[in-house]
Amino acid sequence: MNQDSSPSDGGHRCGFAAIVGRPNVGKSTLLNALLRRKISIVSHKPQTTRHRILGILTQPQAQIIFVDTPGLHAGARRAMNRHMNRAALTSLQDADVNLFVVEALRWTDADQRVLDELVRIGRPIILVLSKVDKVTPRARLLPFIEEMSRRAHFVEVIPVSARRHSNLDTLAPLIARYLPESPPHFPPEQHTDRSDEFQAAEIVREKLTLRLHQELPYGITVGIERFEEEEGRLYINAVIWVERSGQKAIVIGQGGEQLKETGRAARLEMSERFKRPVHLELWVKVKENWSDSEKALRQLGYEE
Ligand SMILES: Nc1nc2c(ncn2[C@@H]2O[C@H](COP(=O)(O)OP(=O)(O)OP(=O)(O)O)[C@@H](O)[C@H]2O)c(=O)[nH]1
Repeated sequence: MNQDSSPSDGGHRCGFAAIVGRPNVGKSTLLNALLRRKISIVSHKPQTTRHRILGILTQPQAQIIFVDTPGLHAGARRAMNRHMNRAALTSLQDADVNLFVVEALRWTDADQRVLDELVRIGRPIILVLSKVDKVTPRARLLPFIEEMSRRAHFVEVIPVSARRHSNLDTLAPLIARYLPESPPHFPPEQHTDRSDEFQAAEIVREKLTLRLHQELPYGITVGIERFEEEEGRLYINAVIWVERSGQKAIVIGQGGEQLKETGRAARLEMSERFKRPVHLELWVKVKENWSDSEKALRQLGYEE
């Protein structure tokens, strides 16, 4: 881990950068844009990201291993939220540098709580102002940046728009300056440490989230029961777990239409991601109050 937070030039660098911020500030979109591929699922609903996800960016002079943290939750009563908080805090402590993502011109109590945590942890913090495409004229950012600089010491401040890919080429080398000198940890062709099964489950969850919008039951998760290749074709069976039978009806939809469309969209993306034809079967099953129960969480793979 890099004990020296001052940047310097030199040999190849490699280390961990955690992406942190309150829910919905654009962390997953930023990670995907930096890596120029979809690693983490994105939706307009807060709390989409549940897992610690590594995205790996390999450049000639540096390899940056990104950790996409679930948003920190206040008053973590449910087991799921407690799990998410633990995962987020571990990511921050283990990082060489923390990217604190704040939506440009929006400062809330939730942002302050994340900042308090970051300051307490004491790793170097890069302030990333997200969604600047929404700010016109750009000069409105200046007083906001000044205000932010009074709140804490940031080693760098950088405005970006993940949606327009603006300033991302500047961000990567900035991050690299705060990583220790080290050879790469991963081969250059590897972009994530997540298994294909995990990615398949995330794709199903994303398609459901996009289709169901506000109707999406919070307690929903996807498990992969079969992931096999036969004669160049992938056979994937996935179970969508819901908490109550009423939610099952929502996920399936009238005449099964909702589930059919979810499956179709997921299958298309999987074929593209895994570069071969995919045969996908989806089931919806009820597991009562799973997100409240530590045991059920472990069964579904949420314990690390
Ligand atoms: N205009 C604009 N919208 C953005 C940008 N980046 C993200 N968004 C939108 O903001 C919303 C939240 O984005 P996410 O990337 O899922 O946010 P997150 O911080 O990972 O959210 P959690 O998973 O809840 O922690 C989505 O609707 C995105 O499309 C951006 O650069 N510009």
